[in-house]
Amino acid sequence: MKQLNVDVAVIGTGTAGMTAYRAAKAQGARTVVIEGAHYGTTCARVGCMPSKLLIAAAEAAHALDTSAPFGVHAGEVRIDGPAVMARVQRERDRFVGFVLEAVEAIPVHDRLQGHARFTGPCTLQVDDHTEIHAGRVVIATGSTPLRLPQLENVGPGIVTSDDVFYWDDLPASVAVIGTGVIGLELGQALSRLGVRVRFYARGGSIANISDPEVLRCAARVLGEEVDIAFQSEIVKAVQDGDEVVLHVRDALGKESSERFQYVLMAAGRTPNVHDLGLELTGLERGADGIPTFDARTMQCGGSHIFIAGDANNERPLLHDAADHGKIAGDNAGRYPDVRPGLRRTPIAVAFTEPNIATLGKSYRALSASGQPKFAVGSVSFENQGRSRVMLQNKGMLRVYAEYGSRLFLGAEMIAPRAEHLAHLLSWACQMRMTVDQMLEMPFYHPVIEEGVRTALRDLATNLAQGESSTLAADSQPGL
Ligand SMILES: Cc1cc2nc3c(=O)[nH]c(=O)nc-3n(C[C@H](O)[C@H](O)[C@H](O)COP(=O)(O)OP(=O)(O)OC[C@H]3O[C@@H](n4cnc5c(N)ncnc54)[C@H](O)[C@@H]3O)c2cc1C
Ligand SMILES: NC(=O)c1ccc[n+]([C@@H]2O[C@H](COP(=O)([O-])OP(=O)(O)OC[C@H]3O[C@@H](n4cnc5c(N)ncnc54)[C@H](O)[C@@H]3O)[C@@H](O)[C@H]2O)c1
Repeated sequence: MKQLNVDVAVIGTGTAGMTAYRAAKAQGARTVVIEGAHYGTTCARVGCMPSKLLIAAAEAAHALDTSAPFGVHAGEVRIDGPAVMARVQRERDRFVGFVLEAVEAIPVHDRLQGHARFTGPCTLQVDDHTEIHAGRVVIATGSTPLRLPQLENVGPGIVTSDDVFYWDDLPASVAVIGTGVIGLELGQALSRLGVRVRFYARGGSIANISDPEVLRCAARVLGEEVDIAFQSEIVKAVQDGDEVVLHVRDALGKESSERFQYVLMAAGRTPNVHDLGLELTGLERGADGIPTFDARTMQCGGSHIFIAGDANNERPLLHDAADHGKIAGDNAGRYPDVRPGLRRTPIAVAFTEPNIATLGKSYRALSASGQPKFAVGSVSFENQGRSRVMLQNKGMLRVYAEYGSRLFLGAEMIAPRAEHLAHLLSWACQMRMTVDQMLEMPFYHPVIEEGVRTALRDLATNLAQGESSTLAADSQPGL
């Protein structure tokens, strides 16, 4: 077996791993990256980019479908499934191509292919060809779609988001298991592209909304467009020719079955930490198998091992994977001089329509026992001027602030173009602005941001009324 001695070994060439590699190299450390599967990153190959490409096609179809109230009639809409998927794949391959160019730029002797496993705290084995002695290790192994045991070994009709972007044509029907971000983004897009879609949700959650008012609004708004069976338990599935018969139990215990071309498992993702030999590292691990780590330094305990990106499940999002990777790579490179890196205000956007977004402190975190009471302001977009002009007047925004300091703390929303509102608000949050300072900022007319101003004015009024006026309902954590 080939032997290799390096300062830093990075496991995984996703966004976190590539960033960690560059950061460790910049510190002057002899660094290698190890990839067990394809180069190209989850984001570009089967994540952020292809999903947004599918959503873009769906938005085009939806614009035609909903143009009549403006007096604009598009005629008969025809969706060419193979053409939709061909564009998704063509553009996806372009994005993957840029990542592959970045991989090619890494010197060959710094790149290893094969599955890496710890054989001791400072040793890794890559397949059965190389043993690496590494002074420091960055685990950047990403995550994998969760597979429900009831849907194992059923047949080709059971798919995950890893499969969808390789379809040659749009299917006739899809059952989506889960109303998290992946399920909602893909399910709504497929539905807008003419696919018969039914969502099955285990409970009542929607994306990562924790505010009960926003959640209620989201369930209503999305439920007007797509078919969601909340409180459903997946019993089993049977492949029958080209279709899957899905058996589901509802909240009353009644079992029913329905046929679909595909069943899309979108029930969450599992960090790839279970086949790494972590038991040989001596690291303390949580119930989920993830090593205990410091989210400011990415260091696992006081050790020479760092963990970044989806693998640590802290915030499994692209920009956080890049931030994690930078911090982990910097620290692995300069170890033992470990320093806290830049962490930004949390922000998450689900590209459903309306968009769903959360930022800063969540309603659930603010409502946790022992936390001080907080003030809430809200706005409905139903009568918001610009949203109504565009016939996108659906959704609501709730904003949170601290009594006394009047600091803006966070927000949750389902709102038209919430991707932009969430950025505006997360910048204010990171700048530690008070609600009054935010209201001193310019608001153009007529824009959706005027809705943000309405919510902030409501928040200012509620702050002025003081803690005693906090409603009991506002102190309940979300579902
Ligand atoms: C459908 C979908 C849509 C998404 N949309 C968005 C979005 O719009 N915005 C957003 O912010 N985020 C989005 N995400 C999340 C985002 O893609 C991830 O958070 C991000 O890509 C994680 O990067 P990573 O580097 O941690 O992991 P990855 O890019 O998955 O990289 C991990 C790498 O490690 C390799 N590996 C694993 N184990 C080993 C081993 N033992 N040895 C060697 N190599 C190994 C894997 O093969 C892989 O190449 C989406 C995800 C999905 C699935
Ligand atoms: N726009 C974005 O930023 C974006 C898009 C896609 C994915 N992502 C990232 O990927 C992560 C994973 O997304 P996801 O949608 O797979 O996970 P998720 O955690 O967001 O949602 C999982 C859903 O599956 C449901 N579920 C779990 N177990 C179930 C079961 N046994 N039966 C039925 N339903 C079940 C949950 O109740 C939830 O609705 C997200 O947390 C996010 O970080 C981000």
